[in-house]
Amino acid sequence: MDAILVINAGSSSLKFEVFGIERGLRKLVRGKMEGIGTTPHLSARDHAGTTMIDQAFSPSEVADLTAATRMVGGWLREKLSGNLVAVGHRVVHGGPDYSKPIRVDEKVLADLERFIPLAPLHQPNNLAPIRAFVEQMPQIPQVACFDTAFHRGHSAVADHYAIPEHYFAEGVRRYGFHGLSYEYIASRLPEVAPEIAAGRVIVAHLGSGASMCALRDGKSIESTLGFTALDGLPMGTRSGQIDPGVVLYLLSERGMSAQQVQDMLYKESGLKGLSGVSNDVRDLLESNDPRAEFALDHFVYRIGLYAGQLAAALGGLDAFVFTAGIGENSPVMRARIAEKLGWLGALIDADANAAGKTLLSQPGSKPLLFVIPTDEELMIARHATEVVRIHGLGAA
Ligand SMILES: Nc1ncnc2c1ncn2[C@@H]1O[C@H](COP(=O)(O)OP(=O)(O)O)[C@@H](O)[C@H]1O
Ligand SMILES: CC(=O)OP(=O)(O)O
Ligand SMILES: [Mg+2]
Repeated sequence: MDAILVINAGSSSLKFEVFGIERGLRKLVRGKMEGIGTTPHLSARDHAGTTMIDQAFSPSEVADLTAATRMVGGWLREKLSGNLVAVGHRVVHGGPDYSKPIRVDEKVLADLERFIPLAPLHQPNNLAPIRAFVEQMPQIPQVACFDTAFHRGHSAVADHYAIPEHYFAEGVRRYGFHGLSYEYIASRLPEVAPEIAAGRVIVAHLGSGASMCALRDGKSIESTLGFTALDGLPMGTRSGQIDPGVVLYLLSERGMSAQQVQDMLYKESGLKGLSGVSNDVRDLLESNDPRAEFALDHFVYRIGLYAGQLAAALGGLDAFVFTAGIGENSPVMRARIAEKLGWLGALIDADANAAGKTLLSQPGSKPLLFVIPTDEELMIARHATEVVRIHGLGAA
């Protein structure tokens, strides 16, 4: 059977999924290498949920993403018999020119490396496995799928910063991220919620990285993320929106270097920075430290503020969709956020919320409230299959 491998590389983990191509895409294996460089651990399950591997490694065996890619690649080669026709990769930043999935060659790779400063937590890690696979298996197409691509239809008004115009042409513009997740949710809406699929919908992707997207007729018209994945909502360790004057002050008056400010905004801020307890919402919910509660209050407050902004961009709101780690798994956070949407007319159904039902709102609520689990890997597999088909490389 032809197969597609999907790689979603994060800051310290490498998630992977193998799909068989047989009358559509069939999930075969799902796994991850976590704790890269510190406490590496490889785990994977087959389509039935049976554990295929659950093994710890020493930090020297899996010191970085390239080593993790080699380890995962070797394990997959041993375990899988299918005919690999492509590898699909999540690449966070596509810049102004990459607006759809593309087969990666040396030129594309060199172009994408230019965006490393615009996504320092993600882009280097997205590109390392591509480079490793290009070297290990040059005959297999590597397909890059961009987090920015789904947002490229935004209006010029939405995507501009009010700075001298030439910067826009030079690529300083609002891109938006988590596009593979939003594209997947948009593809699910006609099945899950046909009554609002063509309407005005806010999707809240709340994971370690968090953003919200305004969908009209299934297309993105606005995102809380901008030039980089630092904008908008506070995240696990990222500040979210901040007055640029703060950055100028830290550089000019506090003598911090650009690198120190970057590290502070990307790695020491958000829920972690505010609480001093953890970047993980689960820890904050369990903590008795008042700063943990404060960080959650701030997170919920900002989600409410942005819901207002995005509802204004849409000219009203028909539905609000929760997704990603926090949105999919935390009834408590969903209830707190839904309360902030009360002024718009949202009414959450406590039982449906506790039970994790897809439709969370009471009858008569407008907007309707939903939880839809996201699937970035499936979206990437769909794109990779399409690219391979276009290139006539043998996939069904
Ligand atoms: N049951 C839960 N309750 C609250 N938060 C949760 C729960 N499960 C996961 N999370 C949150 O989800 C985050 C991870 O989300 P995920 O979408 O997997 O993010 P990423 O892909 O960016 O790593 C964790 O940091 C954690 O805060
Ligand atoms: C773009 C981004 O923030 O991604 P993640 O949520 O995976 O960190
Ligand atoms: Mg993610």
